Amino acid sequence: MTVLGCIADDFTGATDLAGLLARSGVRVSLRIGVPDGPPEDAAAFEVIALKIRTAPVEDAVSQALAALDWLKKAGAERFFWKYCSTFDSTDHGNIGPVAEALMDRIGATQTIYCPAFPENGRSIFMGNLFVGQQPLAESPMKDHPLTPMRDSNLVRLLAPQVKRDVGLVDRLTVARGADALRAALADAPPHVIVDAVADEDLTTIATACRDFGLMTGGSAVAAPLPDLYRAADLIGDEAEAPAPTAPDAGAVILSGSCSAMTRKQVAAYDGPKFKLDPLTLDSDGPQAALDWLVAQDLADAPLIYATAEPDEVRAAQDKLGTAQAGEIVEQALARCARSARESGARRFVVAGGETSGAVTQALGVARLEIGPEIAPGVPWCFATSDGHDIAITLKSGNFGSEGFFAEALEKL
Ligand SMILES: Nc1ncnc2c1ncn2[C@@H]1O[C@H](COP(=O)(O)OP(=O)(O)O)[C@@H](O)[C@H]1O
Ligand SMILES: O=C(O)[C@@H](O)C(=O)COP(=O)(O)O
Repeated sequence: MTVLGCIADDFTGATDLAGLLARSGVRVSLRIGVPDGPPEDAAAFEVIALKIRTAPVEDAVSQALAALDWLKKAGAERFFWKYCSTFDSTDHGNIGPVAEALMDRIGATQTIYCPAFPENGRSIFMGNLFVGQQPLAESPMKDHPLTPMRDSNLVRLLAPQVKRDVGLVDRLTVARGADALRAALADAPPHVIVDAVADEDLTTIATACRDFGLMTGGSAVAAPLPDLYRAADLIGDEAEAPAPTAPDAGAVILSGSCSAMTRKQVAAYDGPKFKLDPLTLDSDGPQAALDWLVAQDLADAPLIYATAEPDEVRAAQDKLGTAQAGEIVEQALARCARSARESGARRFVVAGGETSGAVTQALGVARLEIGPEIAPGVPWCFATSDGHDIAITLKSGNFGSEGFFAEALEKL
């Protein structure tokens, strides 16, 4: 039976959350989209990956509510709403409207918001979110194409997204421990931003909010929950993860992320590489890439990437339109994923949130079991694709170190 039901607003974010929950040894199951049928073989920790970060608000809310209803049927009474550790959203949503709709549906009168992820450099102090040493609005997130973050203050960012009041419990209170935090929450409004600068703060927050009907945040504030549930006998041995067997076969790396960290990872990769150009794809299609791929030895883990510097991306977007350029690249990488599988690839390394959506869809992956973590927030996952056991990892644009691709392959 499911103890914690989680809803993530994108695919890489979902594997990030699932990976952090799985650190404590519990079985975590990730579903791509709301499953059609009733819950079967539900794990103690279920994560539903949606693609609603930038969807119209009504769509995002209705998909999140459908996910909630499915998780309730799986037995969950506690829920977690996962969004980006950089609070990617606009004045309209979707962080606030989804949280408010989930609260209303489960009858929760208060929830907390904590996107802090200290291991990946995201911290919150006095309600202000930092990315490394930079305030959010001075970080590269200020130029995000869809959700440019131009304010660093989470109270101000959330307020226009919700109907009810927003408050803050700051680090000075969190540092005094779970009882002090509980007392502060008792006097706080329905939506509460909670500061956290270190993992100990996250444990304090998870302890104080363990029995909330709904918690919201990045992945890191959920990470202490399995151990807290174990200590409270809310989960038993059946929640432990079975030892997964990694398929031992060829690998392919597919990168459609143009984030700063992915650009370094592509540059640092020593194996065979093929660069996709959106303009060539538009005129000639992906055949050249498919021909190159089929000639590769999958034991060498070939990399196909569209990853490019911002000026190249802009040039392609100016000629093709932003959505069309993205779509062409995603479809090409999706075709490459299928072709690699037909050639025997059983290990897939994918970089980029949207790219991960396109590749998992092309591979027909519906459910993932979570395996070993490669880097903070990036686990290997195990699934079946067209009847084959595969291992796949979905990397957020800004996660992982420069050697991520090689590290991922060494980890299995
Ligand atoms: N060279 C390029 N020119 C234009 N768009 C590109 C290029 N390379 C990738 N893209 C598109 O940019 C988007 C990157 O988003 P995503 O995969 O979510 O990465 P991230 O997680 O880093 O944001 C995708 O839609 C991808 O198809
Ligand atoms: O919380 C995070 O930072 C990640 O889990 C995440 O959601 C990143 O999104 P993308 O960079 O768009 O993959």
